Amino acid sequence: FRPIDRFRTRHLPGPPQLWLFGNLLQLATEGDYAFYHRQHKRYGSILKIWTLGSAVVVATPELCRQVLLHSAARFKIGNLFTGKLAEFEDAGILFSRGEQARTIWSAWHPMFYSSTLQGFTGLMHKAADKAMQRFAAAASSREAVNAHALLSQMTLQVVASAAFGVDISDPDAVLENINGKPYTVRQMIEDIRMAFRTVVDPNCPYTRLMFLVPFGIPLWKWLANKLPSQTYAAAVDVRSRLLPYVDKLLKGHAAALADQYPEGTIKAFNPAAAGDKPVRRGVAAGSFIDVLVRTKYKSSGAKLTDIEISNQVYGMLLGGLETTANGLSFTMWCLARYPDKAEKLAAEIQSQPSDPDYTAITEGFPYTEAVLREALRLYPPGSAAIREAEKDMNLGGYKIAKGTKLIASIYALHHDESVWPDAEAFIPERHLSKNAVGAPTQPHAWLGFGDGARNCVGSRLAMLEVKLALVHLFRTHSYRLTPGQVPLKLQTGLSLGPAEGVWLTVHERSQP
Ligand code: HEM
Repeated sequence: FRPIDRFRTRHLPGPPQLWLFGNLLQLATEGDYAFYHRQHKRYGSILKIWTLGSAVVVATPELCRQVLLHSAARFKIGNLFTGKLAEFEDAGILFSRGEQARTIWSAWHPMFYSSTLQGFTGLMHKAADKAMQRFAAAASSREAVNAHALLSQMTLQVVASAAFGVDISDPDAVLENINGKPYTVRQMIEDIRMAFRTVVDPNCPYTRLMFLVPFGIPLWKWLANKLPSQTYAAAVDVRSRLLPYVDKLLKGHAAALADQYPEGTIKAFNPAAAGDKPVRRGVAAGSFIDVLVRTKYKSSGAKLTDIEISNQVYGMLLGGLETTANGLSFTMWCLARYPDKAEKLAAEIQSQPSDPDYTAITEGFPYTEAVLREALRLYPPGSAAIREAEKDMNLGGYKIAKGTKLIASIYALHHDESVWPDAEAFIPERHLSKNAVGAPTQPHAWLGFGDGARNCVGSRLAMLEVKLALVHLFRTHSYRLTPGQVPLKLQTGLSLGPAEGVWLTVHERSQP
């Protein structure tokens, strides 16, 4: 199967591949992050594996950079969906290329300009404060709480209010009725998480068949739809609730426009930008959709299609919720596990005013930022970054042919003892100075948000939100892990996350 693929990478070292399954079974049982890490220890910095076809995996700062800077395209991972759902999955930012990617980026980027983020800071304070109230309630009741669940409510609240102007701060609020049943915020969080996991699910037998025997894809799709596996049924099920909600957001936006503006004129919702001029920079609450509906292809002047727009709305909810909640939950786990570091963090936070503005957060709090970077080093929610070689290249002394799938194993790089001394230890100080104990031995060793043209578009929003959340959470309270969570059990999908949440007891800090 795929003999050309296998032939192309025949000269690279790598683990044995089963005839029919390649390394797919190991990847499915071990998780890609752990599998790549183990193989790198054995075969070195560059190796081949066989999963979605043949792929080359690298894990040194230099090779990762070469891979990520070399190409602006990811290889497309197929899916089992048919009809409108297939069209919908193909319209996402993640796997778009060429002009489609550039056009979609032009709609995403204004969300993350400094001027826009500055405008979001108030929303983030509000969401973090709400999260803090929930943690404080747990302190009073002395019950353990799942930080991952509480923080997911916060990250969804931030992205929904920032991008769409929708208030979903109450997890039990009913968003709409689907088939006569109330659809709540809590359920939507679960659905988004499941949607993330089921983009490509190696546990689904049809997905495995799709990768193993790609020329049979029409048959696998047909079978998956006629005799759905449990995971494929779940993938379709969550989308059957999420997509109508996305539609509702779009319709709500169109109705609001019709209400506020005379026919044919579209202006941003940003009240600060009121006036006759169209807004060019900066997006205020509720206006990601405005930017989307105004975005055009440069070459043809065509607008984004309805499906492209609706996928970006859905992508914003997915991107904004899952990776950030995972990153913040990992940080809480690390701080609860290493109380001396949590005390240092709290001291920094208490030394600053309680309501820091955008500039104070982004430019200040160096120890808080170091804590985040260290948590994202140990547990990177984006544990691998994928690309496709755009032309023939030389990688680590090997010739790599155009079209080869390339994987930068961020997790393996972040855990490499030759790059990060005492790699398994949580040492935030190593990010503060080049000469600090544990500082990386090579430049570009931290890849928490990827690199190159396809790095994380939301990284600045994520850093702002997560830093600000810690400022709220650690000023007045401290956190302890409940027993049985060391080591932390991990779960992979499109993003690395805690498998069973992060359970904490919450304690009021005695005032200094
Ligand atoms: C702590 C939080 C986050 C982490 C650790 C993270 C990590 C990553 C990583 C590693 C990548 C792949 C980069 C590459 O291939 O070089 C990525 C891509 C992406 N992220 Fe994030 N991310 C986070 C938060 C966010 C947020 C808040 C959003 C949006 C609101 C977002 C939206 C995206 C999008 C759309 C892409 C694909 C970009 C493209 O293909 O051009 N992420 N992220």
